[in-house]
Amino acid sequence: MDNPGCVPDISRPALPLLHGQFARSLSSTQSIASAFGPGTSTPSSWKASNWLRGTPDTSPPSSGAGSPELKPKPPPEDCGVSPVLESLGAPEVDERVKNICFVGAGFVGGPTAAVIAYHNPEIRVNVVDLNEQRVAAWNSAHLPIHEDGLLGVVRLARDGTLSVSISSPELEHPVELAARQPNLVFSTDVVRAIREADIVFICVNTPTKLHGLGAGSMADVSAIESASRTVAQNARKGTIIVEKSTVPCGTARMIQDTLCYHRPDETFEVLSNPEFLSEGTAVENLMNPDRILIGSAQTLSGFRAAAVLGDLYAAWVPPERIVTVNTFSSELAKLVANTMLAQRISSINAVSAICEEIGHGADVDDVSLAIGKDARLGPKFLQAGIGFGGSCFEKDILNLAYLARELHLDVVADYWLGVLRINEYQRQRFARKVVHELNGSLRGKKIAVLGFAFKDGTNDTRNSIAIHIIKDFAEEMPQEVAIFDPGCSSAEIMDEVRNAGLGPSQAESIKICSNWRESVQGASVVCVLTQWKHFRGCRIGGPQEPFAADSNAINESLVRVLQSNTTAITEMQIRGLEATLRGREVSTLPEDPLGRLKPMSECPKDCTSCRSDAGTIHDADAVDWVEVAAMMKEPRWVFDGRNVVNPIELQGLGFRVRGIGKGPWVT
Ligand SMILES: NC(=O)C1=CN([C@@H]2O[C@H](COP(=O)(O)OP(=O)(O)OC[C@H]3O[C@@H](n4cnc5c(N)ncnc54)[C@H](O)[C@@H]3O)[C@@H](O)[C@H]2O)C=CC1
Ligand SMILES: O=C(O)[C@H]1O[C@H](OP(=O)(O)OP(=O)(O)OC[C@H]2O[C@@H](n3ccc(=O)[nH]c3=O)[C@H](O)[C@@H]2O)[C@H](O)[C@@H](O)[C@@H]1O
Repeated sequence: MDNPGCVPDISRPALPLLHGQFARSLSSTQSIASAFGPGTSTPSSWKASNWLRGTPDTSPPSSGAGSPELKPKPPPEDCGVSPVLESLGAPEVDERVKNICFVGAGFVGGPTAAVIAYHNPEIRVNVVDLNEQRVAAWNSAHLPIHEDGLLGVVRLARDGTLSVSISSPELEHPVELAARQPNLVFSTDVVRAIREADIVFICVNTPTKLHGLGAGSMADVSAIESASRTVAQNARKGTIIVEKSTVPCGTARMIQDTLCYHRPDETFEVLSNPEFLSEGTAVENLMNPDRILIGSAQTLSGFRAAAVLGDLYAAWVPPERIVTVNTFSSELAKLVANTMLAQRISSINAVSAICEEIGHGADVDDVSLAIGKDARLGPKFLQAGIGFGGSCFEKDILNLAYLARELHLDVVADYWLGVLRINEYQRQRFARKVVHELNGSLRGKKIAVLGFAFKDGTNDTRNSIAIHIIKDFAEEMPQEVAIFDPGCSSAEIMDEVRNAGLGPSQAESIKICSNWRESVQGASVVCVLTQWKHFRGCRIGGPQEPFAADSNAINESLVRVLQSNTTAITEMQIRGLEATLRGREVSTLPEDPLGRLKPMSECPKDCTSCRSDAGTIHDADAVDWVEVAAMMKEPRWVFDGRNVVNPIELQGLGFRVRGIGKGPWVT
C-alpha cells in the first residue's frame, strides 16, 4: 500500500531479510552521534517525534516527571544508554508524558503499571482490560494477583495517601509529608484510555497456538493483533506504542503495519520493552530491575521515543541499567533470556539424574554449590527439582525453536527443544520413581501433595508441573490424591484439575484440602511439589532469615531532604525511610509504618474473596513434620521434588526420604 506517512523502519525487516538487511543496519549500541558519522553532532533541525508536536528540542535529558531533583546522576561513562538519551534532549516541560495506558491487566500489566504509577506520581496511569472481573478485583482489596508488597503499591497509587507528620531523633522538628493524589486507574474503558494516552503499553497474553498452522509451537498473537487494531483506530496522533508482551520476532513490525493501514498519513513509533519480572518476586524485580530493555527503530524519531520511554523508568532505575538496542534484537533477547534460564534448569536436572544413578553419595545440591562459585556460572537458577513450569518458559522456547525452524536452522531448533525434552523427562522420572518405591502400585493408598503453584510466592497455577505428576498418580488408581497449596485457592486448583483431561474415576480420587493436616492425615506418601518455605518445617530446617533493614539510622542526605523540601522526596526515598522505621518499631504495622495508606472501604458481608482469603494459611501454619510423622501410615514416605526438607532430620523422625539428585533411590 502506498503509505507516505509511514516512517521507513530499518529495524523491522521481513524474516527473509534478517541476515542481509540487519548486517547493514546500525549496530545495536551505536549512539545517535556516531550514526551521523565521525565528528558530526546531532543535527538541530531534525524532525521531532510526533508525540512532541512542537519544535525540535535538544535540551538536556529530563530528570523524569516523578523525580525532579533527586535522581541519581550523572550516568557513568560506560552507560549503555546515556549517549543516546543525552544527545536527544528532553521534551519541554508542558509536553512531558502526562498520561499512559496499559492494555492488559494481567500478571505483567497490573504490577508493571502499578510500579510505574508509584514512581511517577504526576503521570496518570490507566490500566484497561476486557475482563470485567479482573478489573473489579484490581479495584478491590482482593487483587487478582498475589505478590508480596503489591497491595501496598497499588493502594498508594490507586487510592492516594494521607498527609503524615514524620518525627525522628535525627530530625530537628517533625516534618509534614503531603498527601499524594491517586494516579492509577483500572477500568474496562479500553478505547477512552487509548485515546487519552501519550504512551500505550500492550501487555496482552501471547500463548502458544493450539490450532492450525504452527499449533503447539508458534505463538498466538491474536490478542496482540486485536489490541493493536484498537490502538491504531483510537490512539492520538504521535502516541508511542510499546510492546510489553513477549512476542515473536517481527511483531513490532506487524503492529507498525496495522498502524500504517489504519492511519496511513501519520507516523507512530513502536518500541519493544520486554518484561523480565518473575512471579512471586514481581514487585521486588520491578523495583530493582537488572535492566530495562528498550528496542527502537534506529532512526531519530525511534531514538527519541526510546528516550521518552526511558525517562519514565529513570524515575527510579539507575540510567546504566536502561539499555537500548534495535527492535528486533530486543524481541529476540527476551526469548533468548527465558530459553537460557530454562536451559540452566534442564542442565542441572540432567545432572540430578546422574547423581541418582551413580550412588556413592553424589548430591546435585553439592554440585550446584560447587559450580555456582565459579563467577562465570554464578549460583542462580541451579536448583534441581521436578522441572520448570509456568506460563512462559515452555512457550518462549517453542517460539524460539519455531523461529529457528522457519529459518531452516533445524539443528538449532532441536538444540533448544532438548531443554523441553529434559524437563518432561524429569517430571516423568519423579512420578515413576514414586510409584516404583511404593511397590509399583498406588491402589488403596492416599498420596498427599504439598504444593500446586508452579513456584512459591505466587497463586499462578498455569502450566504447573504438579498437574502432570498428579495426573500420572491418578492413572495408578490411588485411593486419594490430597492436594494442599498455601497460596492457591481451591477454585484455582480445581480449574486446572478439570482441564487436565482426567477420566471421571480418576478425577474423583482428587481432593483439594484447605490445610496441610487434612492432606497428610492417613497418607502413605507425601510429595513436595512446590518450594514453599512452609514445607521446610516449623521445628526444623534452616535459620530464620534476618530482617533486611539496611541501616537503623535515617541517613544524612534523607534528613536534609526531609528538612528542606518534602515535595522533592521520591517514593524510593520514602521506602528507605519506611524500612528504617520498620527495623526500629517492630510494633508498627510492617506494610505501612508511616501510616500513609488510606483505610480501605469494607467488603460486602458475603464477599467470597474474604472467605477464600481466610482459608489461606500464612507463615504460622508451616508444616510440623513431627506431627506429620504421627499422622502418616508407615513407612512414611516423603518424596521431596524441590529439595526443601532436611532429609537427615526427617529420617531422624522416622521418615523415608527421597530428594532430587541425592544418591540412589532404591535402597
Ligand atoms: N506472567 C509473567 O510472569 C510474565 C509474562 N510475560 C509476558 O507478558 C505477556 C502477558 O502475560 P500475563 O500478564 O501473564 O498474561 P495474562 O493472561 O495474565 O494477562 C493478559 C491480559 O490481557 C487481557 N487482554 C487480552 N486481549 C485484550 C485486549 N484486546 N484488550 C484489553 N485487554 C486484553 C486479558 O483479558 C488478560 O487479562 C505475555 O506475552 C507473557 O509472555 C513477560 C514476563 C513475565
Ligand atoms: O517471561 C516470563 O514469564 C518470566 O519467566 C521467568 O519467571 P517465572 O516463570 O515467573 O519464574 P522463575 O523463577 O523463572 O521459575 C520458573 C520455573 O522454574 C523453576 N526453577 C527455577 C529456578 C531454579 O533454579 N530451578 C527451578 O526448577 C521454578 O520452580 C518454576 O517452576 C523468568 O525468570 C523471568 O525473568 C521472566 O520474565
